[in-house]
Amino acid sequence: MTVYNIALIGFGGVNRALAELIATRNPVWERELGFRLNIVAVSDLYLGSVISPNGLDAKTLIGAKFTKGGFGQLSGGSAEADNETIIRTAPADIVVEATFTNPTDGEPAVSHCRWALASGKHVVTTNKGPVALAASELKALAEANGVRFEYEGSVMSGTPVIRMAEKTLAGAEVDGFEGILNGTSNFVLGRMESGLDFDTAVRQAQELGYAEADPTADVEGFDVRLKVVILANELLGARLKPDDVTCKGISQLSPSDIRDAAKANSRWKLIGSASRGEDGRVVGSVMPKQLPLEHPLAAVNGPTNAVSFNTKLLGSVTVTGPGAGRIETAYALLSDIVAIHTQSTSAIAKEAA
Ligand SMILES: NC(=O)C1=CN([C@@H]2O[C@H](COP(=O)(O)OP(=O)(O)OC[C@H]3O[C@@H](n4cnc5c(N)ncnc54)[C@H](O)[C@@H]3O)[C@@H](O)[C@H]2O)C=CC1
Ligand SMILES: N[C@@H](CC=O)C(=O)O
Repeated sequence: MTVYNIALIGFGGVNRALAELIATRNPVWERELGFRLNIVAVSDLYLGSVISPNGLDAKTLIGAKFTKGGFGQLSGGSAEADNETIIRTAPADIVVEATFTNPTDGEPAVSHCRWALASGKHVVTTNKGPVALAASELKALAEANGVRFEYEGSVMSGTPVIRMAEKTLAGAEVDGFEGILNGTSNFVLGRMESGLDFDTAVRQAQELGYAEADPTADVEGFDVRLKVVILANELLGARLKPDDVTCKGISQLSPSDIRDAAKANSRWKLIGSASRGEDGRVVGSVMPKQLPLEHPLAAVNGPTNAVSFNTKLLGSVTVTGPGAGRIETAYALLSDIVAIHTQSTSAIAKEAA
């Protein structure tokens, strides 16, 4: 049975949820997946950092009410988050990057990923910054160091989208997509339809763990823009940067816009899309659209997301599922680790044959 030592960078909603899963699910994973996870280091800007080569007790990590610098009280702990030292020196096989998404330059998460890959550690991340802004560099670095850079949770949290489209739609000739790619804004629009005001709805999305550290990214469309870049580059072979994608969010929609849409048997949805034109160029956009109720995306409610891939051979293929949420996103990290495990066990089997 394989044990993967992991280092958690960022200990907010998502990585804490991963620690919760580790505390309760390791026996199931041992039985069903053939591995268990052992947390050997954690670093968080607010809490500080801790390294324990034999492993930290996940239950203690999630149970304790740490205050600022609180990891300093643990054996092997410090009140400072020295990410570079932790990432480079902790005896981890996998670095789990779940700090905040910086939509401008992806930092400091891009550096976290670079340090990990350069020191021969796999990276799994839910952070959209490094994927949208530095995926090709980080993939090359991973390959050069014989490790993997995996990021399923960067689009639609735990709902399998990137790997699903890459692997199971291979050959179907995807030439575009459109979807609801942000849980917070979809939740907010739904709450406004029920009569709640915008600010209260955003606060609720924050409390439920859907929103970004700065929810402006959710409501102004910047988060969806990163996801459009990720999907377009990954699935359409584009080389888009966020500035190439036109972007308008939902903050300008008033309660009366929402009411008028309902009277017209329609709903506002924030739609991210990209498509390849006749000239081969891929064009992406993010904008609120008023969809008739019979449109497949109009029925997608709350933090649920959905994306329809346009394919030449199958027509439209739609995937729907959670778009945000702590446990849902932690599951995406697990699915990345499963992908790493599957590849490494099949490489070992090939060598042995
Ligand atoms: N919550 C969700 O539903 C989803 C989140 N994501 C992404 O996953 C990542 C984590 O999300 P959450 O856990 O919800 O965010 P969060 O805001 O709850 O947690 C982020 C943690 O990172 C820490 N942090 C910030 N800067 C740091 C630094 N330089 N070094 C060390 N720690 C640092 C913060 O102190 C905080 O504890 C974000 O990039 C987010 O965009 C992706 C999909 C869904
Ligand atoms: N804030 C994001 C989280 C997932 O990427 C969202 O609401 O979709």
